[in-house]
Amino acid sequence: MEKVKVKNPIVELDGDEMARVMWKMIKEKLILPYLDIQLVYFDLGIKKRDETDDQITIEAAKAIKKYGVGVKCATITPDAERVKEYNLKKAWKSPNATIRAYLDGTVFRKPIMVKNVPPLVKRWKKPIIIGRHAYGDIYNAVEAKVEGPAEVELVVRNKENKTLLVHKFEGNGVVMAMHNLEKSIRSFAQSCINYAISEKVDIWFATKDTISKVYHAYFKDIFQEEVDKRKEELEKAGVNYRYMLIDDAAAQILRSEGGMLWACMNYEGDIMSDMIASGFGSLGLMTSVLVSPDGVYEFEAAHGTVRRHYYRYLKGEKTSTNPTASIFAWTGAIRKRGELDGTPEVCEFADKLEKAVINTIESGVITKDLQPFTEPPIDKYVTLEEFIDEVKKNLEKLL
Ligand SMILES: NC(=O)C1=CN([C@@H]2O[C@H](COP(=O)(O)OP(=O)(O)OC[C@H]3O[C@@H](n4cnc5c(N)ncnc54)[C@H](OP(=O)(O)O)[C@@H]3O)[C@@H](O)[C@H]2O)C=CC1
Ligand SMILES: O=C(O)CCC(=O)C(=O)O
Ligand SMILES: [Mn+2]
Repeated sequence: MEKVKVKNPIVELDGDEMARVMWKMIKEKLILPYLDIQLVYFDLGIKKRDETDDQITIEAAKAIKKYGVGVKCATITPDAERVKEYNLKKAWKSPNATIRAYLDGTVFRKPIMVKNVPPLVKRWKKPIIIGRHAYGDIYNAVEAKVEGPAEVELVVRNKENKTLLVHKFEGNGVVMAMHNLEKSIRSFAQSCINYAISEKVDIWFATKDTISKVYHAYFKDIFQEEVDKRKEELEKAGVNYRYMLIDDAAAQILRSEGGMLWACMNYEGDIMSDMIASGFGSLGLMTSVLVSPDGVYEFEAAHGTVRRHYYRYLKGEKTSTNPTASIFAWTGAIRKRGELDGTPEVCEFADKLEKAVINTIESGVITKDLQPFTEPPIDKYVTLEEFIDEVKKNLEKLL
């Protein structure tokens, strides 16, 4: 079979643990045998980041900006425990935070729905898409332990020269300062509006502006201004905009039928995307794409490195990890590359690979995470490798 030629390169960011094991299998079995593609490869595995003092992450972000399309495997963000485990020089920053801060933009996360895994929340009929602001907040915060007694102030040096008292500490404590940018929040709102108009879904946006009367209210006001600017277009597309408090939104979403874009600030989006993914069946069924304001795209799975499975894999166990979201990261990147290059045959390959995955699950060949939720019930599940081999068989039927 002749390979499909991909005109321009895709930037590939390798990762860690079980996600890395899946990544290699996907690439070797489902991508490289069928595509003639140049991959600009960066190893973002924790050892390489440590070796390069994390410079490789910056280089990878620059390459995504240069080539326009990237695909990323999940990576470890080290904490104190990981520093010991991998004997690291330090607890490096999250590579996701670094890349997202560099590219800016919005992360859209959409669950993959399959017929034989109905959502755990019975009322959910349509996908709930998370639009997660990708810049700032706790991901680019400055924080410190405070040895008391101490006085902590926030100083703003500009025309006004403001000094705000954070707290007078009598004993020990902790402090954090976060920031965000008007430009980035505006482009987040604009990306969400563009997405909602193109997909004809309502927009829900929620913060806690009753408590955070400046920070959260800033997001609320800017979002509203951007919505007001596009009022006619939104009306024409039949897209409604709803603003709510975040706790209200969390409760309402469970009682809804789905089918909306839920725009979230960075931290809320991180949490809610995993909850929504699980509610639709599994973290292994949640896609994720970063859309930057300059038209640059980074595709990934929403889940992490699946650490618990990796330790079992290291002991020689054949795990039943779900590679669907990682496969869809590849297909998302391949389809986008085809769209940007004007090569429909490349997009067609991506469509067929996605179809092969859905056909595999709907034919009853599933990984363990889906098994408790299948309807009609399926009592058997396969290993990661068996699942990928079945996808390959189904893909070959479609090619
Ligand atoms: N985008 C990224 O790069 C991200 C990286 N991380 C990093 O990942 C590492 C591990 O984080 P962790 O908290 O374990 O989060 P994970 O999302 O990796 O996994 C949490 C649990 O969810 C289930 N799960 C997740 N993905 C799958 C899948 N594809 N198939 C089957 N089950 C799945 C597993 O549950 P069970 O064990 O019950 O089977 C798993 O143990 C951390 O070091 C963290 O820094 C975390 C999030 C995102
Ligand atoms: O970068 C990280 O450490 C976590 C990222 C994450 O959880 C996510 O992208 O949802
Ligand atoms: Mn997360």
